[in-house]
Amino acid sequence: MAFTFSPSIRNSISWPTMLVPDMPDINISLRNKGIYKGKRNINLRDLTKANVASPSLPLIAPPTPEERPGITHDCHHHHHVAWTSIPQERWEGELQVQGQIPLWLEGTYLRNGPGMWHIGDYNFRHLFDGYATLVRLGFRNGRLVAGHRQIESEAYRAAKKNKKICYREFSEVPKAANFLAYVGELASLFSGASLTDNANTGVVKLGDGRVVCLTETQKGSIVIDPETLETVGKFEYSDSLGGLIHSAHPIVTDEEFLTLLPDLVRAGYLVVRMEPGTNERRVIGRVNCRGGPAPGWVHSFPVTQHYVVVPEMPLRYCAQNLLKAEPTPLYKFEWHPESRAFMHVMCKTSGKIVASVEVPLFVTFHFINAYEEQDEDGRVTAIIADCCEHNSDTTILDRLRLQNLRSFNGEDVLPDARVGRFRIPLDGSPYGTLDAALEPNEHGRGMDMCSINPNYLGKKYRYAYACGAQRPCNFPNTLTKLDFELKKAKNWHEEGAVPSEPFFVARPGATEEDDGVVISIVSEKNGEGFALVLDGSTFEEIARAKFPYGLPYGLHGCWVPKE
Ligand SMILES: CC(=O)/C=C/C=C(C)/C=C/C1=C(C)CCCC1(C)C
Ligand SMILES: CC(/C=C/C=O)=C\C=C\C=O
Ligand SMILES: [Fe+2]
Repeated sequence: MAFTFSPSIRNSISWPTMLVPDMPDINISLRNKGIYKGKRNINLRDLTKANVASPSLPLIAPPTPEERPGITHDCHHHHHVAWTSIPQERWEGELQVQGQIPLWLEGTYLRNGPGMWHIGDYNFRHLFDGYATLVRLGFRNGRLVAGHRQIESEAYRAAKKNKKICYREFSEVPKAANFLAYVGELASLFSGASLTDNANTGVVKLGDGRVVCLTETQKGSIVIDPETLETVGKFEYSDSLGGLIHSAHPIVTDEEFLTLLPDLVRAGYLVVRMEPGTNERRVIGRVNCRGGPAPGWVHSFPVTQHYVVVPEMPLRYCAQNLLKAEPTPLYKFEWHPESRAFMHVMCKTSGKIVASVEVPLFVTFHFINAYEEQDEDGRVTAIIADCCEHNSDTTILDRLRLQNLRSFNGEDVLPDARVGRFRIPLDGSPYGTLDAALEPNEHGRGMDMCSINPNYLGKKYRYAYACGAQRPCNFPNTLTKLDFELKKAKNWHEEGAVPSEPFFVARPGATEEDDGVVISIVSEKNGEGFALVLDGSTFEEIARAKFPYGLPYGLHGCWVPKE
């Protein structure tokens, strides 16, 4: 029989949904006890040994009543647990599984995201400002050991030590004590020293097995141990390409790591590649921007089998905004419709640009996938690239301010989004097209946080998984399976729940694209939270497992298969 929580812990699961006044620094560190260090294969027996007590206890105590989501500073509000800081630095324990986890699902799902949005009594402004919280779901023999841990970035450690923000986050800047200090700030901004290394966005497993957490700043690349979630250290790029920022979503396979380095001085992008086992990025080629004085924001980009697609979005980085101490409406960016929008296609091997077309204006964080369209003779005629597209409206950035997320009053305020499908012709014509890949009402006109079967990366594909909307809502609140062939979506929804990115894991040996499971972590309206496993094909629930505490929202995940 699988582990169960002791009665007191189980009873404590129905905590009220309230906010944390201040996160106590409870760091129950096993680091020096050598229990997990260096261990790759976690074994349930070892875990219980580590716990010393009985196997029916979690490995690290769940939050005590004081540590649980409690009263916030604006104490009349009970915020959704999705937007409430994680109540303690770390936890680990076995979860009781309802339903059946397939026995083939052996490995670790990791999810990264900004889970801590305050320091002392100062509350952060934006979802993307939070200090990184890693969550882990370890699947073995149908059982599930879960945990979370804060990433020990320099920015997080400095904030804890000094009880204030010390580095520039997405929207937050350290307060300069006086003008001279601000001048110092400016200097450190140019050198990049004041930028955050808070790796709160994604997590990837490199071909050589190293697991790296990432954000938009290059210095925010941090190696972690997927078993213990311990911060191993900085991922240092050994090349001399320089630059301060990169795409938050590199394309990572067992063979390579591809990313884009925006060039803010000479508006453009370097397309770079890194081999497994190295820390050295090599330039494949360069794209010069066609519009605007600065490159468009490249949170992500797509690839096909032979090409890298470089999007040039009219939401562009803005050097002035980077220097400003006070937030601007679009943070570090600016919307330049007059600068127009472009898609560039670069050959992965030669670095040659094979197409550069103007496309309709667009706003996206996340590309879903791309592939090469072929005619009957097998000639590549166009590139098809799909993304979660916010109807070329930047309002979504503001909607992700914590105050907005926390103040849902039943009003339908989530801006419409769709699956935007670009067609980029390769016959030299100057324009590409952008249309909805399916009727957006299929998924409630909400669309973000996507995943695909990784075996279909860069290839013609039929299915994607993402978050859609069941309205009224202020944030995507459904898990949705998109079928691009039938142009249909199937939606999973529970009232008041906020599910994170549905992450697809293929069944080893599968031949069907949707043969696998979809993993998500759900934050519930009542302050609780659970891990959810859906069947990739039927999109029906096959298992869920409650956490002993509610979880904050998280962004992106990855799968580390059992060795
Ligand atoms: C979490 C997420 O999706 C995005 C996070 C973005 C961050 C942390 C952006 C940081 C930046 C700076 C601190 C200054 C330079 C520009 C920019 C990359 C936006
Ligand atoms: C959570 C999100 C957008 C939701 C809107 O519908 C975007 C996250 C971006 C960073 O990873
Ligand atoms: Fe992202």
